[in-house]
Amino acid sequence: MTDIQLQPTQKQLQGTMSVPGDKSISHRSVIFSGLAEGTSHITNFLTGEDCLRTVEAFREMGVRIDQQDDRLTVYGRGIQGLKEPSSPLNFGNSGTTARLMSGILAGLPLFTTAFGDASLSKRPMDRVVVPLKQMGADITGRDENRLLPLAFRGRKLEGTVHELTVRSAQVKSALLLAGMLADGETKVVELGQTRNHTEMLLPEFGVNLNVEGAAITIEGGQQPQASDIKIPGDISSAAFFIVAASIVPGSDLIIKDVGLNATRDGIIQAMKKMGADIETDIHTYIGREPVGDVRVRSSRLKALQLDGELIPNLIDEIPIIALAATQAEGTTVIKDAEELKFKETDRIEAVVTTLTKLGAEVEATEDGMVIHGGASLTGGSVHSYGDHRIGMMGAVASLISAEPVTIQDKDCINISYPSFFEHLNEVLR
Ligand SMILES: O=C(O)C1=C[C@@H](OP(=O)(O)O)[C@@H](O)[C@H](O)C1
Ligand SMILES: C=C(OP(=O)(O)O)C(=O)O
Repeated sequence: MTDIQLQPTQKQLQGTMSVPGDKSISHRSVIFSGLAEGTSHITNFLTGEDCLRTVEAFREMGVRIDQQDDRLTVYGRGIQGLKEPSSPLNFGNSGTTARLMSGILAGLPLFTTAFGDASLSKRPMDRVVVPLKQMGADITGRDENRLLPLAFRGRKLEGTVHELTVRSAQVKSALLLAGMLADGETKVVELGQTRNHTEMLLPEFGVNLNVEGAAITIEGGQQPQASDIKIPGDISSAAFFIVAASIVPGSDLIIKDVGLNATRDGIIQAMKKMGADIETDIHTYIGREPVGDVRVRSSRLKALQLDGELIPNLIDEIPIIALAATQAEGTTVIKDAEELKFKETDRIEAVVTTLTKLGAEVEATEDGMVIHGGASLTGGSVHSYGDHRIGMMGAVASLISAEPVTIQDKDCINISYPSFFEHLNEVLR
């Protein structure tokens, strides 16, 4: 486990940068092209550890995938061409791989076992196992089928109507993929809007689905066809730089080609409500995904209340928004965010402990936190908790801390943003 000590700096964030490809879309691009017939080319693929777990899973199922830097060529042989893996699939730290692959493994005529690292092994899998069983899936796992490792005796599933009880794009996507492999029609009714990349990208592979309000319907027995995909920059990675440029006085930063899908732009909405100086300009669509540049200039921030429908739209950005809130005028309240407890670590506890250690005043609540603004961060030594987003939050905090900030176990940042420190150094001037 490697630590990093970040010295206080007088520098500002200046110039133009790009962030790596979107993690959610990268996972989906490999999954859909791995199931497809024909050869797909993927560019600007996120080569973070999580997405490489999805690549490995398909290689284990016999799909040839060539990688050159951030370009992948996936030689799909169709759903029927997938072979049974001879050893257990390792999903590492990746919740998205575990949930989306579960939907597929349940519905293929293969026997598969899958496991994850210590963090993933604690995260709930019953949210996909229970509804998949309603479609006829044969899945067993630890703690009454709630936890990894899981074993899938894949079989033909029956289309069903699912009324979701969690706001989760991973659960929605797992059930839509299972529905694509099943007999008949599958309908997923969301509890609230979550990221819609599955719905946006599947049609690019020739798969039809019908979206009507909160209900998404997919007809079973569809075979995806190869497609060439370019991945937009990840707004969840850009978030660290959006907040950094907002809170480091004198900053003026442009982040190019960021995915600005309306189900993912909550960070921009929230920061603007806090008084951040942010301009966005959608200049292209990659497939159906809007892409644009984001310009951020430092500004005085004010507190806000974050809750309800906006939460799923910025769920992964809450740690870095909490850091911004320590610098705002007034008290920020975050509610309806109990899902944070089921991420790579309990992110309510991790954010509160980390920001408190760095000198801020933050309290945990049942479903979120209360952050008192106007804090002068002191610096100190904090743990990443093996959670990439907590590690990057600590690194951004160092930019406004009086003393050095040490981040213990910084390597987890490679999960979603392997070039994070390099990019940070490049824009600090
Ligand atoms: O579908 C996806 O790609 C993701 C959905 C979210 O998880 P949940 O579906 O558990 O909310 C998010 O936190 C995760 O980083 C990626
Ligand atoms: C929660 C996250 O990812 P996953 O669920 O795929 O592990 C994340 O990237 O913040």
